[in-house]
This record gives sequence, structure tokens and C-alpha cells, in this order.
Amino acid sequence: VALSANGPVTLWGRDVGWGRINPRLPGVALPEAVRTGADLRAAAAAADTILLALPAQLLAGFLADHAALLDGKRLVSTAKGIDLTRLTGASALLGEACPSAAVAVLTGPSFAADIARGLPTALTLACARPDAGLALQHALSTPVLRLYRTTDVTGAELGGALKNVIAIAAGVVIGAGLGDSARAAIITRGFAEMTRLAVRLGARPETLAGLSGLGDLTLTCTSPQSRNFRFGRALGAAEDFDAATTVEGAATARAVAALSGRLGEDMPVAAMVARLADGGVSVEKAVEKLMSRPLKEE
Ligand SMILES: NC(=O)c1ccc[n+]([C@@H]2O[C@H](COP(=O)([O-])OP(=O)(O)OC[C@H]3O[C@@H](n4cnc5c(N)ncnc54)[C@H](O)[C@@H]3O)[C@@H](O)[C@H]2O)c1
Ligand SMILES: O=P(O)(O)OC[C@H](O)CO
Repeated sequence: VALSANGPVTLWGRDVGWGRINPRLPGVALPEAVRTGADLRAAAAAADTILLALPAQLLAGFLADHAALLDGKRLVSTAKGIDLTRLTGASALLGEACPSAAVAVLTGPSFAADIARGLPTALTLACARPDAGLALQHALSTPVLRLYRTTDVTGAELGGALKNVIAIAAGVVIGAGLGDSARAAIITRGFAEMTRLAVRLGARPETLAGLSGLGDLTLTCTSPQSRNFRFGRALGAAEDFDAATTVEGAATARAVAALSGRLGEDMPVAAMVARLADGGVSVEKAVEKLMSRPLKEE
């Protein structure tokens, strides 16, 4: 919807039979410049830039089926997670499956419903190739969608993935009635964890402090529009949660636990989210464990 401000857009999906209004975006009709129902092969062949809006845990499966159609294109992933099997982000999966493609990630604080309504939004466009990054920044920015550019793909991608884990923790805090002060603590200590792991994996710290890290962390930890926050809130309140809803932070917390073990990095909040999401610890015990860790310098 947003990108059609810049020219024709083809929307491909397995389930676009809903016509011009997606029931998941009520009140937003697709502009005329958006064409749906296309054959993927023909749509991919005609495109030079392709946005892939797939959850992180499903991207590898999609690429196994369709990578040949995508190679050589400018590929932009919106996924915010770490693949649990390979312990990598979307850019590595895309780079491996499509070696001749220019790979980028589009990330930052942005609810689909806000963007579709044309509300002003600022995002990070990360691409290791400066020329392709500059071209994408200009091709994908609109009067209400402002893209900032970086070559730090690792930092941008990890910020977007790790904020979902911390958002679950923030939701747990609110759902369990632990208060706004505790939420501020979990956001801040969570941000320290995010930065530590990302820098260890090659990210620049300033990327984590930008839209893709701190910006998206702030949004996701404070808004009930966030699925990750709502999932955590349900966990904290011992309420049911719709298992069909995509909650990237749950699988990513498990991936972070595996990565932190491999790297010897202490990630106490992420480790606790992984255990909470798996039902391996009660909220009371998780809080007690986090609060009784040895006292240390900030
Ligand atoms: N929804 C948002 O507001 C938002 C905002 C920014 C980033 N993101 C990120 O974008 C990614 C996708 O999010 P979403 O909200 O669209 O997820 P979603 O799970 O709600 O939708 C994903 C869509 O992908 C389809 N899909 C899954 N596997 C497929 C396959 N093999 N072939 C074709 N289609 C397939 C599903 O049918 C579904 O329609 C996530 O990583 C998310 O964190 C989402
Ligand atoms: O609904 P969430 O928690 O997946 O968050 C959506 C976007 O990542 C917010 O930037």
C-alpha cells in the first residue's frame, strides 16, 4: 500500500483471494496501483526489487521452493527473527540461497496497520552494498515512509530480532502486574543484552541505538498492538493466546539461548523468555531468579 505511492506494485501471496481489502487490515483498500493474483514466476521475472514479508522461521522453507526465481534481484527482507535451525538472520539465508542477489533488510518501528493507514513512519534500510542500499533507500521511501540507510546489516537485523524477545519479557511484566518501573528495568537491561550480543556478532553499537534497535524496542515493549508484547502479557497473566499468531520472539529467544551458550555470552533476560515461552519456569520463579543474580556494575 505504501510503496504504490511510487508506482505500480505487484502483491503475491498464497491467500490473496480476499480482493481489495485484506481482512487483517480492515478499512484499508488496496490502491489501484497494487496488482494482486499474479503468478509468482511471472511477477518475480518482471520485478527488479522484491520485498519478502515472511516470518523468520518460514523463510528458509520459502527459499527452498523459490530461490531460483529470486536470484539476481534486489531482495529486501522484513523478517525480524533468528532462524532456529541455522542460528542466522534473513540476510544470511537470502545470501546463501541467492548468491547473485543484492540483499537488504527493512526494519525499524512499524506496525503494518500504521503504515497501511499512511501514518508517518521511519525505518532502517540495511544493505552491505552501498550502491544498492542507496538505490533502495530512494526507491522505497515515500512522503510518509522515511528510510534511513546503513551498511550494518548485522546490527539492523539483530536489533529487529532481539527486540521481539525483550518485548515478550515486557509483556510478561505487565501481564503479571509487576508495574511500569519493572518494565523500564527490563527494557533497559534487555537493551544491554541486545547490544552485547549484536556487537559480539559484528554489529556497530550505534546501529543498536537507532531505529532498528532502540526505536523498535521502545515501540514493541510499550504497545499492545505488538503481538510479541501481547503474547508476553498473556503469559504473565496466565491467559490463553492464539497459537496461530506469529510471535517471532518466542523462537528467537530459543535461538539466542543457543547462540549465547555457543559464544559464552550471558543473556539472562533472553534465557528466561525462552524458558517462559516453553513453560519451563513460572513467572514467579523467573522474577526471583532475575532479581537474585549477583550484584554488579551497570
Ligand atoms: N505485521 C507487522 O506489523 C510487521 C511489521 C514489521 C515487520 N514485521 C515482520 O515481518 C515478518 C512477517 O510478518 P507478518 O506480520 O506479515 O507475519 P504473518 O505470519 O502475519 O504473515 C506471514 C504471511 O506469510 C505467508 N507465508 C508463510 N509461509 C509462506 C510460504 N512458504 N509461501 C508463501 N506465503 C507464505 C503466510 O500465509 C502469511 O500470510 C515477521 O518477521 C515480522 O516480524 C511485521
Ligand atoms: O506485532 P509484532 O510484535 O510482531 O511487532 C511488529 C513490528 O515488528 C513492530 O515494529
